[in-house]
Amino acid sequence: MVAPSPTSMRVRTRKTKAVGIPTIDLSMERSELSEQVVRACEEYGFFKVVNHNVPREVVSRLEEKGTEFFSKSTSEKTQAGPATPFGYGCRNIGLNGDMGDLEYLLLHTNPLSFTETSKTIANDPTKFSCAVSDYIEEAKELACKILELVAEGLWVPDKFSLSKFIKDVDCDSVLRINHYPPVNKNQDQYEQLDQARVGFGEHSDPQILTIMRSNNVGGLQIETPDGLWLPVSPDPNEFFVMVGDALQVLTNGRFVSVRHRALTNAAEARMSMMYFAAPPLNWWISPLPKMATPHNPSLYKPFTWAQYKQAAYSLRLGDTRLDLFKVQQKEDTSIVDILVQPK
Ligand SMILES: C=C1C[C@]23C[C@@]1(O)CC[C@H]2[C@@]12CC[C@H](O)[C@@](C)(C(=O)O1)[C@H]2[C@@H]3C(=O)O
Ligand SMILES: O=C(O)CCC(=O)C(=O)O
Ligand SMILES: [Fe+2]
Repeated sequence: MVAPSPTSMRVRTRKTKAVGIPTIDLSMERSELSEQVVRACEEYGFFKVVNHNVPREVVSRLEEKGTEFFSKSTSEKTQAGPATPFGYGCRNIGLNGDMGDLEYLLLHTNPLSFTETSKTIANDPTKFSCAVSDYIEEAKELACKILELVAEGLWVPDKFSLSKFIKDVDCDSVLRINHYPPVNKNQDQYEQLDQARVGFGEHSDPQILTIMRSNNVGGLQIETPDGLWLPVSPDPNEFFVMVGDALQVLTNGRFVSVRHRALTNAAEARMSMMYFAAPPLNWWISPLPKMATPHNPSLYKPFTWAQYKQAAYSLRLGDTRLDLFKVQQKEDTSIVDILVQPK
């Protein structure tokens, strides 16, 4: 059971907007499809995909394993923790004091790593790691397909210029299973005041792309370009795609990583699974050659994924980490710069 969080972790829920999330049918004709994917990445940095061809059985097997784990006793679950960052975590998110009303499992997608972690998680570690492995393979394939469509839609000469970042055997992708216990409305005075508990505070994902799926319980919200929070209706049969910070850089700011959060205002438990697609630690991230030109110079200083991760892990969840890597623009010149200019 997850104890309720302090009052500072609650947010008003009224300022939301009822517009549609882009839904993209992956079975449609390829050139129209790649255009739609690019448009959704530009407009929201977020979309839903249907006709994705991920076998239902692969998803339900991991969901089963997640349910099995989270229904264990606290003392059993804590044997798989604390999450530093991998393993079982409860309420603590990251290492800098962020908290949420959730518990989770965080796994590296390297088979040696998740096979080892599985030993502390499951009674049958082989079955657990097999479910994890099959899910990772499908999520990775879906992420590659989307990145190849993005490259085509952007008219980048090499169709694989983005997907190659997440295909390498040494890639640093991670898998997360979040579990948000239900809130008893009658006992929660804040619910009646039109406020909700924050399950997972607002942030953008640092990686290239996130492939997300949840059970039929809502809670996820995305921030629209005009700054409103848009609730996302859950759809257990489909996947949601989020642009991460690294893809914002690779497209030189043409795509913007989507800020999102999860609220626990439901009567039922929400369980979500996220595959965060990332490159190997020593790979450099900077705009694709086509995205940065003399007329449209790079907005970001080049960095390795390891450098970006280090920055992310040294900051709070809601911080805009990309600011640290922005190239100073002329109009950004501070008053200090002006005063110290030689005459
Ligand atoms: C507070 C933090 C948790 C996080 C690492 C960080 O310092 C900032 C980024 C957070 C985030 C958000 C997306 C993913 O859930 C995550 C695994 C990631 O890569 O970056 C988490 C990190 C985490 O929970 O360890
Ligand atoms: O659980 C969710 O719905 C969202 C969680 C999330 O954004 C994350 O784990 O990065
Ligand atoms: Fe996220």
